[in-house]
Amino acid sequence: MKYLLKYFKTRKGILALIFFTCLAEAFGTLLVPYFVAEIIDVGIAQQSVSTIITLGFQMLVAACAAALISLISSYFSAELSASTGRYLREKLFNQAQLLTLKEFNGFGTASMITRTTGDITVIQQTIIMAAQMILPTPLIAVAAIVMTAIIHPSLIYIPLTALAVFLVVVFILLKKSAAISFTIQGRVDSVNRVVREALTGIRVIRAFDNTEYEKERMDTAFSAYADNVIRLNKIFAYFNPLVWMIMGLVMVAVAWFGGHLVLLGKIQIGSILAVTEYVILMLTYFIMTAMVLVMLPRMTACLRRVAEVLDTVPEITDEKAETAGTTGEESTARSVQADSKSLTGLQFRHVTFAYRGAEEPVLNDLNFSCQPGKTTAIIGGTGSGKSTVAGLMLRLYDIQQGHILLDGQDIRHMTQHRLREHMGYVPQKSVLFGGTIAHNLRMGAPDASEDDLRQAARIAQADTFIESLEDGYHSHVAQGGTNFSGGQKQRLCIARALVKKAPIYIFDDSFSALDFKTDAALRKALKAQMRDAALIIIAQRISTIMDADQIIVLDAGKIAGMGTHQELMATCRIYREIADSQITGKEADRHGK
Ligand SMILES: Nc1ncnc2c1ncn2[C@@H]1O[C@H](COP(=O)(O)OP(=O)(O)OP(=O)(O)O)[C@@H](O)[C@H]1O
Repeated sequence: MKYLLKYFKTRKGILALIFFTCLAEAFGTLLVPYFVAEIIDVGIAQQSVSTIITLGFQMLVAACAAALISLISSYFSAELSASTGRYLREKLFNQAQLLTLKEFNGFGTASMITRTTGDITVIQQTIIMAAQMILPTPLIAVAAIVMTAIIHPSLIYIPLTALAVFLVVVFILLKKSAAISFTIQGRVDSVNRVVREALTGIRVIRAFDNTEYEKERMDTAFSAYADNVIRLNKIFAYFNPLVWMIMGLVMVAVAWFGGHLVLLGKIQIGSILAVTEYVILMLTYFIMTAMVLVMLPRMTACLRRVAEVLDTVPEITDEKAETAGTTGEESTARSVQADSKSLTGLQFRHVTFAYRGAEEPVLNDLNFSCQPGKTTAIIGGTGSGKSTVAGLMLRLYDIQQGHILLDGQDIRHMTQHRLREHMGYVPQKSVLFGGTIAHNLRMGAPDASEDDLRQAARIAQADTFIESLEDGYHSHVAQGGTNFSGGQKQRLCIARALVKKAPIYIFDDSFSALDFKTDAALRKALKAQMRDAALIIIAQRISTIMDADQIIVLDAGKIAGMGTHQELMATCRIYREIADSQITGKEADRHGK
């Protein structure tokens, strides 16, 4: 709720406008029964056509004015609701960018999508309905009771009693429905998660002929959601008949007591009609209010889910980097910085890192540097920690011991933006976005020219296939890049990183889907064109890295060897084993000499 109130504080003007238009609308609406009573009691009673016409005209003006004001009020409410949605969505999106991968995964992608879309839609709908239906209700109620009292004070008990009975009914219904409303949003998450998994994994599901199992999983999620909604609707099935019964009883009461007062000559017959209309109008607004109140527990649940994300303090923040200056850690960092002034590129100094919750560090005391103009390769078995090293270079996680230095400065002491500005990154899993090829390539450099795109594509060996497409660089890319092959996607991701023109490039197993010839041509072009950049190539294939200036062999998170291919073939048993398992002994020997 605090985020909503915080935003509303900045929109006091529109809130005031909504309140005053509601007030005017309520006043205009209540004038109609007043004129009806006047027409009957004065115009018809005195058989004066001109009075009827005058009062009729005034009634028409009041009704039209109320309708117009209602329109204006709806506009303001819609504006407030839409801008609140935009505000919360922007906040959620920005927060998603700040959260560490662990924090993000803690919520889950499906839940983050539901929170950003469905949950905020519920909040928006509730705001718009609350502004239009809850806000005028107290005004209408007070005005209806006052107008009834003006007609005859003894009639006031009718709206008051109706109101009391109605409130008791609503209170009971809300109490019963609140718990169910809270669980419904959780069920929406489950539905989203199951549907998302089933749709994104449709190829695998079909290939494994797992459709029946998936159907059952979906059925379970859908049924759980449907059961809750049905339970909620069952509760509200009692609501309508009860309200109609209260309305019926109100009319009987007005006719009964009003009739007596008419017979006693205390009020006129038109007044009975006016009181009936006041009470019905008041109850109609209360029905609408109740409908919105039903949505309130659901909106509260949605707000709580949004706040859960917004309240999460990201583990890695720039502020933290700045304030770390007061700790002993910083003085060490500063001295490291001073020592390394002459060094450029990226350096790992005694880096030890464990994923949160893991018992053992995944990387242990790593020491190496990646220098500009040189290619550093990292090789090792699966799970040896290669991708983790890439993640640390990008500061996706913070290390527990040691220092990672960029141009001599600890990366925790610079903003994430500045650090990542230095990096061109190709992830292990190719990720493309819906749009065009050009749009994807420009992701890290929005102002890149067509020539820049062509040059990057040439280095990435992607130019031939892009140019063979009918629309070339403006060809459509489906969401996730599903209209391209694995190798094409990898080359587009490589070209995207190259367009950015960064001083450091990290290729995380990015050549694995390329054939040997393309792999070799790409590396040759990279070396020739990116002379000044520090290239970091993570790979499983020895042929991809054997030409590197420096190869780091990782084994269970430790450096098992470091040097050129020739040096490692001579000195590093693990490297030799990898090489032997991949290339024939003869070939390895040839390279080893
Ligand atoms: N987010 C994570 N949370 C916890 N443990 C993780 C996480 N990511 C990786 N690990 C663990 O860290 C170890 C190193 O993983 P990493 O992905 O760095 O290895 P890798 O050498 O790149 O493997 P591969 O060649 O198979 O991609 C593995 O044991 C893995 O289970």
